[in-house]
Amino acid sequence: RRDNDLHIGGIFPMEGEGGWQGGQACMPAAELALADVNARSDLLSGFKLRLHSNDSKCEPGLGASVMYNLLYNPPQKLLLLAGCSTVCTTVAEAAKMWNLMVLCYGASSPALSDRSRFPTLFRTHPSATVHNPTRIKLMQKFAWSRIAILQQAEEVFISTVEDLEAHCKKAGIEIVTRQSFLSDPADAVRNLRRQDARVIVGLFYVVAARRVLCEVYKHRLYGKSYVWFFIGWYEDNWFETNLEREGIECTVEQMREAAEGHLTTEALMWNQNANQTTISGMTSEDFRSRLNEALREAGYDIDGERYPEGYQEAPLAYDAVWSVALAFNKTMEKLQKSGLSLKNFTYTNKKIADDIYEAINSTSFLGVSGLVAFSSQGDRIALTQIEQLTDNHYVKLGYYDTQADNLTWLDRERWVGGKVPPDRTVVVNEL
Ligand SMILES: CC1(C)CO[C@@H](CC(=O)O)CN1
Repeated sequence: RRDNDLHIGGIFPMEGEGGWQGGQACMPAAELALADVNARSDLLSGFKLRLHSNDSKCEPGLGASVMYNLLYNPPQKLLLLAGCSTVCTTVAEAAKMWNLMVLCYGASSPALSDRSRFPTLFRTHPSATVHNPTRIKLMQKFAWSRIAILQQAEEVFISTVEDLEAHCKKAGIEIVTRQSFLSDPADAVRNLRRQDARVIVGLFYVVAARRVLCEVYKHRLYGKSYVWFFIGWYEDNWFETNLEREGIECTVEQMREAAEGHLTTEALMWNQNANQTTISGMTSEDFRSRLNEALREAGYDIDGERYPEGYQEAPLAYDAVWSVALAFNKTMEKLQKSGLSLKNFTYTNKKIADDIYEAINSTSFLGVSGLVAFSSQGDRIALTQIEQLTDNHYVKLGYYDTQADNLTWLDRERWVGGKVPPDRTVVVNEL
């Protein structure tokens, strides 16, 4: 084994029943980045980054065993890349015992924003809580100070709602009711009507979202007097597909009618300024072309719109490898001053681990996913995008930069009743 190699472990969810198989696009993206950083003569002073990848199937147990194999088999690893919230939770909680940094490119769980449990975790994937300041900003813009929450009983949504409630309290926004359901939303939706909820934030996975929408149709909780906030990372025609297969009783037309006008929020994962050159020399559209080519070679029918899972998050994996390369580069420069290099790292060497931590913590570069920087909790700082479903397709309404509290608004919103729906029943006093 050449001794100018710097080895890192890669844990990718490639297949499996539950969870997110985003490794399908994220591993090829990481490999593109590996080739790019190793081609740069000005990075890593002659060393090459080597990625040792394994499949976690998005299962924490398998992820743990893959991690042990990476750590107990030579060569020694310097850092771990991982995806899926469940796997990142397990890997990041254990990795500190080996003084290893963990960089997660596909983990949205708010629970991971916890330095006491995950002291060496960083993620290029934003936490699900990144939506909340955007939701608050929109409520303030449209003078909605009375809202309701409908959520699926899943850990990621439970902790996102707790964060949303804290934001609402700070902003003086009243939550008239918080309804949750395991898999059947019927009762929860019925209770929304009882509480006269008008502005409703919905937090659930896409299969549950279809069931919610059909219940919304049945209870007529849509149209000119209602506003729904849905999550923006469902596939574009999510409310029309799989209706038979999932036993949805509503027709496509009824689903479209109930869905008309809803708002969505999502974190931006592809740099919006398509002709802005990033640190790799590529624009995000150049990256898209190269990724598509790599995926075609891997056998995906990209031109037939058959994208692998994780395509949306691929820039996060590409930029994660750049984050590692830049941090190692910074650490190498620092270590050289004392005649050391990253080859001196061992799993018990906390000093070098702290140097690597400091280098990652101060990351700041323009990647294909936008500006890459981390909060003190290791969370990705990201922009969000707001869309509205109008005439059956999503229209971009604007972007929000939470750090700068800057809302870029395109004035494209349209309301079914021709004006902004009020957040409560408005009593008109007869003069
Ligand atoms: C936006 C989404 C789909 C949220 O879940 C992430 C996976 C996870 O958090 O386990 C991947 N990206």
